[in-house]
Amino acid sequence: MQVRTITYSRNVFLPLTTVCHNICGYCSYRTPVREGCIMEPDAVRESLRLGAATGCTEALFTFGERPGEVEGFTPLLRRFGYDDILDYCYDLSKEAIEAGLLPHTNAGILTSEELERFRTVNASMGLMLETTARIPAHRESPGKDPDVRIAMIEDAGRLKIPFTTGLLIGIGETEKDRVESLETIAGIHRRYHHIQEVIIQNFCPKPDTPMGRDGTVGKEEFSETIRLARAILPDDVAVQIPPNLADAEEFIGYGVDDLGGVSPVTVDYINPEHPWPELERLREITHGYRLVERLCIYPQYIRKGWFDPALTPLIMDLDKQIQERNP
Ligand SMILES: O=c1nc2n(C[C@H](O)[C@H](O)[C@H](O)CO)c3cc(O)ccc3cc-2c(=O)[nH]1
Ligand SMILES: C[C@H]1O[C@@H](n2cnc3c(N)ncnc32)[C@H](O)[C@@H]1O
Ligand code: MET
Ligand code: SF4
Repeated sequence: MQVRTITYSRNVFLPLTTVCHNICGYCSYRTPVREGCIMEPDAVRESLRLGAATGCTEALFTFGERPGEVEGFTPLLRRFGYDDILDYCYDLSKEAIEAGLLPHTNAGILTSEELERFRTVNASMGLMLETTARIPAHRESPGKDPDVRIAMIEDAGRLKIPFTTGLLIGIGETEKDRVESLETIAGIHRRYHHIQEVIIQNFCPKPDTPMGRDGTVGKEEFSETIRLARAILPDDVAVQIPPNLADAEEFIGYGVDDLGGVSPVTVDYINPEHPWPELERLREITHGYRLVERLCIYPQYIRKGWFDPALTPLIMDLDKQIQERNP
């Protein structure tokens, strides 16, 4: 019998800004405009350098959505010579490539024009659908309107951008909503064929948020959701769980294909209380499976050539490097 393969990617997490125009009830990442709310260019460069030196292949730019709409943000950003966080991210993506890392950006909602521009400097991009349900946690988050999220994921599909999306589990959605969310993603993929992976992420309560005292999803419900995801999503879409949030060892058998990005040099800025496992631990978690490193762009999208020609040398070089590392 063939052993199943479980993949993961080595990344550095670059939280360019904690300022965000949404106010999600579960999020402790977001902060007001204040000193230090923007990651300085030199700090980004240092992470890129460290990441490249420790064998990382991905620069994960994940940050607040449309921070420029928050009063006082733009004057702070101008100190670094930019009017728009996306221009800053674009230039840093180029620096990431020069440093030898493939950019993957999740900046929340982007327009089709913005996506088209980022495609030239990103090997893949992402946006969590979270859920198709309209829930109280998203009452103050216009960017979490499911129709808006679906429209952006479709735009990325039309632009042939290899894409990561996912569900946040335990934020007030029902099991029926989870099925609907998964069927929605499956439907989008059948039309555009660009969804490489779907993250099934469990909500982790943060003390100083409105949902700080809410319960988390039980183990049975979580494993059932993984099973549902594997059953509903097309075979060429990977099911990812973050190994620092869920007890991956316990859930891996329910249809998990991927453990996402783990970083040897940065914390998970969204869930800083949950450290990433060491590679040794990943090997234990995936005992009985074949653990294989991947890039942020999955092999089938490399083969199809779904990336900007400017990225060709780096993708080929990193692909060779991970193949040499994969036993
Ligand atoms: O596309 C996304 N990728 C996210 N990823 C990235 C993902 O694990 C990898 O970068 C992808 O698998 C790349 O293909 C995260 C990785 C972390 O380590 C921590 C949090 C996230 C969150 C997201 C996310 O919201 N969207
Ligand atoms: C980057 C992604 O992090 C997720 N996210 C935001 N807050 C939390 C939390 N408290 N627990 C788990 N995941 C969270 C959202 O799904 C977002 O899209
Ligand atoms: N703010 C974006 C979103 O929630 C990116 C991830 S959270 C920092 O979609
Ligand atoms: S989860 Fe993302 S969109 Fe929601 S408040 Fe936090 S940073 Fe903003």
